[in-house]
Amino acid sequence: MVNKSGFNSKEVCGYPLSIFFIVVNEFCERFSYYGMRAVLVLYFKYFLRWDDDLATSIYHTFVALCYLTPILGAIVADSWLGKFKTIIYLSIVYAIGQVAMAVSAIHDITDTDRDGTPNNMTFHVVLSMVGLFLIALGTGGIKPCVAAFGGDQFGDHQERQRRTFFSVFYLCINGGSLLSTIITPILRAQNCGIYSKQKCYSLAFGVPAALMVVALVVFIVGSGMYYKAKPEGNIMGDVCKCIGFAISNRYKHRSKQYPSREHWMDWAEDKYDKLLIAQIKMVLKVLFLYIPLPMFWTLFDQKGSRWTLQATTMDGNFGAIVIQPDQMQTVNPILILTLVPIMDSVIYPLIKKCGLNFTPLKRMTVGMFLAALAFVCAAVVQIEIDVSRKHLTYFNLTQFVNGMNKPVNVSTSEIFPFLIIIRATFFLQSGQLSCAFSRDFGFGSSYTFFIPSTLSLGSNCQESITGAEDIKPNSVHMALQVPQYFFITAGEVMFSVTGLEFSYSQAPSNMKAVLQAGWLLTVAIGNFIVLIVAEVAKLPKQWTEYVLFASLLLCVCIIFSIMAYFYTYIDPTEIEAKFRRNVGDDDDDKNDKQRKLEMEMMKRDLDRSDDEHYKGKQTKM
Ligand SMILES: C[C@H](N)C(=O)N[C@@H](CCCCN)C(=O)O
Repeated sequence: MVNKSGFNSKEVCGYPLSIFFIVVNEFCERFSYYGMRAVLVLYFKYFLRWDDDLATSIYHTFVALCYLTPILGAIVADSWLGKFKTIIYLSIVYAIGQVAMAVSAIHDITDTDRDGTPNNMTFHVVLSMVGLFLIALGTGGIKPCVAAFGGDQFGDHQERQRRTFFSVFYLCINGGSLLSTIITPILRAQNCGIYSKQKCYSLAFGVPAALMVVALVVFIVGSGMYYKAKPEGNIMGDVCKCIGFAISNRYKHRSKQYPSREHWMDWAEDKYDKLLIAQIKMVLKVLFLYIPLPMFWTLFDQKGSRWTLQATTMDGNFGAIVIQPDQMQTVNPILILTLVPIMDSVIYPLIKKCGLNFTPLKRMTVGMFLAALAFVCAAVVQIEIDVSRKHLTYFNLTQFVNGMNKPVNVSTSEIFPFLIIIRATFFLQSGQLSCAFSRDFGFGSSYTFFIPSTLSLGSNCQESITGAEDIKPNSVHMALQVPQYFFITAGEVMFSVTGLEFSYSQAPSNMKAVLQAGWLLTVAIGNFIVLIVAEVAKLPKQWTEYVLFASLLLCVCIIFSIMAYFYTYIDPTEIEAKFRRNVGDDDDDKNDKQRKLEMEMMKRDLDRSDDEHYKGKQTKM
C-alpha cells in the first residue's frame, strides 16, 4: 500500500502492518505506567513512611508532571527530532526511571542493622524522586507522539481503519492498565529480601520496568516498517509568536485614532497569514472551553490516592479471594472495557432514536455530573468507615492481664503495618529477664493479652501468650467502593473519550497536536488543584473533603454547561478549504473587492460562530 506521502507499507486485512508494533508498544507502556502508579501511594506510605497527606500530595504532583511534559514531547517531535526518534529517546529515559524506582524499593541496600527497615531513608527518597521525574518526562513526552505516529501510518483512503485503530488503541490502554493493576499489587504483597523479608515493592516496580524495556524493543523491531513523517516545524512556537504579535500590535494601536478590529487576533494580520490567524481563533475558542475541565481530573485522579488509602481501612475479603486496596483500581479499566462498547452500540444510539441530540459537550457535562456523584458515594462510604472505627485506636486499647506474681514491664517495637494487617512485637521484662512475642492485628482491631503465671521470662514466649479480640478489625467491605468506581468510570467514558474526539474534530489540521497537548494540560492542572484544595481547606474529616470536591465539580459543571450552550461546532477542514480557495482565487486575479468581502464574511463566521454557514453541521452545545 502506498500512503499519501508515497510511502510503501505492508498491509494485513487493509491495515498497515506497522500499527501492530505501535499497539503492542502502547499496551506494554500503559502496563508499565499504571502498574507502577497503582502501588505508588502505598509505597510512599508504608515504605518511605510518609503520612497520608504527603503521600497524596507527591502522588498528584507526579501525575501532574506526567501531563505537563506532553507539551515538551510535542515541541521536540514537531520541530526537531520527529515522532519516531522522540519516542525512542524518551522511552529510554522512561525505562531508566522505572529501574531507578525498582532499585529505590530494595530495603536491603541500606538496611545495615538488618532489622528489616531501611537505615538511610534519604537514599530511597532521593532515588525514587529521580526515578519519578524521569518517568514523568518519558511517559508524558511520548504521549502525544505515539497515538499521532499511529495515525500517520494510514493513507487518506483508510479513514475507517484509522478510526478503528484509535478505538483499539484506547482498549489497549485499558487492557494494559487492567492487567497491571491486578498484577503489581499481588507482587507488592509478596515477601522478599536478602537479610529480612519485607513487602516486595521492588518487584512491583521491577516488572513495570521490564515491560517498558519490552515496549521499547517492540517499537524498535517495527522500525523498518514505519512511515516516519519529517518534523513540520514548531507550530506551537508559531502560534505563540502570532498571539504575542497580535497583543503587542493591539497595544501599540490602542489610541482611539485607529479603527477597532472585529477580533483582537485580527491585529496579527499586519504580519501573519490570514489562514494561520483563523486557525488560531479556532484553537482559542476550544481552549477557552477547556478552562473548567481540570476540575473533572481533580476528582478523577484521586482514585489512585485518596480512594486507595480509603480502601486500606476496609475489608477486602471477598470469600474465595482477598482484594488488596490498590487492586480496587482495576474496577476502572474493567468498567471501561465494558462501558465503552455498551455506550457506543446501545446507549448513544438509543438516545438518538429518542430524538435527543446528545452532543459531545452535553456528554461531557453529564460526565462531570457523574464524577461529582461518585464523590458523594465516596463520602457516604467514608462516613460508614468512620462510624465503624469510631472507638478504635488500636494500640491504646490493647491491654495486658498479668497472671504472674511479679510486675512485668511491657514495651513494644515500632508497629509495622502491612496494609490491612498490622504486626507489633511486644517485649516483656522483669528484672534482668525478658522475652518477646509478635502478633498480627487486623486493621482497627484491639486485643487483651494474658500473661500466664507459668511464663518463664528469658525463653521464647511467642507460644505462651494468649489473646482475646476485644474489637473486631475493619468491617466495612471494599465492595462498597464499587458504586463510586462505577460513577467515576461512566463519567470518564462520557467526559474523557468524548473530549478526546471533540478536541480532535474541532482542531485545525496542523494544530491537532497543539489541542491534544492543551487537553492533556487540563489533566495536569486538575492534579495541581488536588494539592491546592487539600492544602487550603485542611478539613479534619475525610468525608467533608469528598463533599467539598463534589460541590466544586458541581459548580464547575454548571458553569461549563452555560459555556457549552454558547459554543457552536465548526468544521475546521471546510473553513481552511475556503481560506485556501480564496488564495487560489487571488492567483486567478479575482475581483479584489469580492475577495475581501468573502474573507470578511468567513472571519465573521468564525468570530460569531454563525450557524448556517457550515451546512447544518453545527449545533449548539
Ligand atoms: C486507564 C484509564 N481508564 C484510561 O483510559 N486512561 C487514559 C486517559 C487518561 C486521562 C487522564 N488520567 C490514558 O491514556 O491512560
